Amino acid sequence: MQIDVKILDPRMNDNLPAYATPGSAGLDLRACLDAPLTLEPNAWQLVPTGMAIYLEDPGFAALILPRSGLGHKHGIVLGNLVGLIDSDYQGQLMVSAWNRSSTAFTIEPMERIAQLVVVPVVQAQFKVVQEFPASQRGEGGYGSTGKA
Ligand SMILES: O=c1ccn([C@H]2C[C@H](O)[C@@H](COP(=O)(O)OP(=O)(O)OP(=O)(O)O)O2)c(=O)[nH]1
Ligand SMILES: [Mg+2]
Repeated sequence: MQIDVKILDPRMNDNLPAYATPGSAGLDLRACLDAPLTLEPNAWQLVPTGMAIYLEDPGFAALILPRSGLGHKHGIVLGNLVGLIDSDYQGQLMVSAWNRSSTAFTIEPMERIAQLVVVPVVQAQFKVVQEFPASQRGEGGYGSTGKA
């Protein structure tokens, strides 16, 4: 599938996100910073990516997710946990970088800090009813099926 992209930072001309392997789901987003950004423990900052996308089709959205290496080894995850990019959003993709660790971490300019995944979306309509048809689970949840 093709997506319209606007390059907002000239450094992105040679650095457009690409799938790292044929089976990759995520496109790495870069920190378009002018200078290194140090995130103290529990600090978070909105980081520009230097690019905007326009999905256009409401049957798609994009998710911004942490990179596992940064998240697991350095505690750099997302201030909003997951970023949801609407199909009609045309502004710059922004990454809320949150240092959830107890050690300061410095993000270098153009470092790959998060990843974008394009996903299909179904827009549902609500239909108000008084009763649902019976299901096997019913209202059970929160461990109702047991542990083993
Ligand atoms: O990590 C993110 C999350 C969102 N966005 C952009 C794209 C998205 O379409 C828009 C709005 O996001 P969302 O709906 O999650 O935020 P909101 O707080 O509900 O704002 P709004 O009232 O603008 O919808 O902000 C980003 O660039 N990065
Ligand atoms: Mg919203």
